[in-house]
Amino acid sequence: MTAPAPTATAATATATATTGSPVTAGEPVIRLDGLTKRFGTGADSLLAVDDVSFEVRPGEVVALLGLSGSGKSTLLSLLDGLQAPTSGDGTVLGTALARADRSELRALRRRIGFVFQQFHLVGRLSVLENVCTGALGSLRGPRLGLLSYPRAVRERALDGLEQVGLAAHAFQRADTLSGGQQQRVAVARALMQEPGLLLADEPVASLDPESSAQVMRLLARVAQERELTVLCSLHQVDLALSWAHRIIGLRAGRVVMDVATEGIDRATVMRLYEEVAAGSAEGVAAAVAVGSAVPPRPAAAPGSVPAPAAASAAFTKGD
Ligand SMILES: Nc1ncnc2c1ncn2[C@@H]1O[C@H](COP(=O)(O)OP(=O)(O)OP(=O)(O)O)[C@@H](O)[C@H]1O
Repeated sequence: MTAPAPTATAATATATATTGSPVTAGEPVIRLDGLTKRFGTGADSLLAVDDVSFEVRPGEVVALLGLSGSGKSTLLSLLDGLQAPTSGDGTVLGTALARADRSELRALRRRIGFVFQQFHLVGRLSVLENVCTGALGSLRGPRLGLLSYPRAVRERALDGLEQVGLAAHAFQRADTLSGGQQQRVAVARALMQEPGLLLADEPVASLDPESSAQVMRLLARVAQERELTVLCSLHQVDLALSWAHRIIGLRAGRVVMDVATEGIDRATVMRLYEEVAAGSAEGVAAAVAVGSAVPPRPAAAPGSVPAPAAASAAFTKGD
């Protein structure tokens, strides 16, 4: 199932940021303008994210592709306010990354759900309590034990587990679940934040193909149901083609591909991974450039599911 195009409702929704500017109707959720991150200084420094500019609109589901070391994780951590850009700027959910102070960045992180490759569940805690921890940002003081969470939070966490198909495992220790199940719990935990943006850093890298398809199908479904904007780094081109609206390809920290998935073929995307002779970034971009502009997607009619042929194959298996 390919995630349907962002809906008119999502595109016109108005959310108010707890800090920073309000996110107004139709505003991009992410707007990057020459965002750059350099590690180190002098001759040994490394340009991990190099002059990246793009926008992501409400409800868009975007896959971030690129070779290992191309800067995907660094870009995601910049968007989450975990690292400061070296130069350039970006606005995420109305917060300007380069100008925000620490409390504004903390507030931004509370509004961004983040799903990691390694799940980061607390293995000895129950599945339900792990999901409840997703609400910690909105609660005062530490919590110890499931019953220390307000009833409303516990109920919402159980609903979340229902959504990811794991309510029957609510009281099991988290470390007794399979990897795929643990990642679905991690998604439920991220959704407890009621995020305005979901970032995922290679969420299926350590899963088998079937579990990977389940997790990606889940992300596509919650994105659709909640009209949630998703930016997810991946190494699996087929999964990206199957569920994302759009692919952004990085090479040596630069955006060298920005295409809508509809109508694009696998071979074109695979050019992102071809050997490119060492040379200028422009040379790299030229080698993989494919219609760099992403055409505006038409708003999907409610309930409509545009489904490129590639979409169904990866998601035919049941839970
Ligand atoms: N904290 C850091 N200090 C120095 N260099 C770093 C740091 N974090 C990342 N890098 C470097 O920045 C470059 C981009 O790394 P990054 O992890 O963002 O790539 P990636 O595309 O996510 O790779 P992968 O697909 O393997 O996860 C790499 O050369 C990496 O070694």
